[in-house]
Amino acid sequence: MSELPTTETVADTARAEAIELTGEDIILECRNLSVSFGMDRGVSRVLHDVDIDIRRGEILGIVGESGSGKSMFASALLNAVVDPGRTDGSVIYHQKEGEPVDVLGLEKGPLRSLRWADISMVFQGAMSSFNPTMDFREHFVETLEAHDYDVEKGLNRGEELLADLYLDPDRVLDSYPHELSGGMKQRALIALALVLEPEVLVMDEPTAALDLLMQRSIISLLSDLRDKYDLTMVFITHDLPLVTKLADRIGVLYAFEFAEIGDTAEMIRNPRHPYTRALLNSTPNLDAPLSEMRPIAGAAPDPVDVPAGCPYHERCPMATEECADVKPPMDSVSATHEVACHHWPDVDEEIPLSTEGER
Ligand SMILES: Nc1ncnc2c1ncn2[C@@H]1O[C@H](COP(=O)(O)OP(=O)(O)OP(=O)(O)O)[C@@H](O)[C@H]1O
Repeated sequence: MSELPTTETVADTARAEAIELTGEDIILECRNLSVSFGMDRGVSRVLHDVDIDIRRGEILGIVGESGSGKSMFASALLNAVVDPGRTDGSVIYHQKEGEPVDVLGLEKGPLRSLRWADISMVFQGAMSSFNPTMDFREHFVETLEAHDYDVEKGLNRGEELLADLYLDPDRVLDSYPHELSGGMKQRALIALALVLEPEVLVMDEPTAALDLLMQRSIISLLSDLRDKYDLTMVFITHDLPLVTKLADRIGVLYAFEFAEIGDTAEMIRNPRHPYTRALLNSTPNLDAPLSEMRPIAGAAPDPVDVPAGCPYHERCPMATEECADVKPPMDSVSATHEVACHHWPDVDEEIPLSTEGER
């Protein structure tokens, strides 16, 4: 007699069917994901009805100018928005084995464990959060003990991760934070974030404080780590040239929502949103450092007062009355590329890419 299927096998079968149907294995499914803060002058909507599926094993780059909502998106993915922020919508985590997890509905305890053991995050500026009185071994042990993880096994994994990141494990574990350079500390932080074997690593500006050479070497190490440990990565940055070197797919955030999402090659060769074009045109070529990017004319919208219609219309050279009145829905450019713009088919003539020949 055949055994009854368990909930886990039912969930696994459902996942397998979904993969077969769509050809995609989704690990994080965000729907109407929004973050807001009540302010004296009104409600500040700092992430606005974001829909995105993050695929298992991909490196998703998120770019946008300062204040566009990148950090809010990262925090919302882990249900880690600071008080008194309010997160609405849903984030469903499809584990490799087991039932889907409603991340925004988790109680404190399971959420704490999910944040390290399933979806781990390297926060912006986290390098300065190391305790100066503890060496790195103590940092690893503290994290492992806090999550009831086998310390010896965890330290072995930590050593392997440090070596993967081209660090001398013994030297690093015996060092105090002030004894390591910025690049070494950032790599140690990435190793620490991966010590509990998460499936997803979310990184918010992980290389912003580092020099160009170190940035480039870290992104190449991240790509190796993804392959070795079957990780899914979300890499958040305002450095468009850098993210094109790492990401499989890029999402451009403008005014707290995605303006365009697509495979990296399509986003570079065939960007359809006027804002993505402005971003690309503001960099001399994709090998130039971020410091050579020119600012885009106009100011980013205030989250308390985002313009009606297309949020970019006030800065957009192609804007029409329709853009001021009607918010453009996400439209498919191809099976792997979508854009929120009323005029995307005409963007080639209106906003030529200035660096096309060099990309
Ligand atoms: N604690 C908070 N309370 C209210 N508003 C906040 C808070 N933290 C951030 N914001 C606002 O949320 C919006 C989005 O901020 P976020 O930090 O996500 O932007 P970002 O794209 O990550 O920018 P940066 O590249 O500068 O880090 C901004 O307008 C910011 O001022």
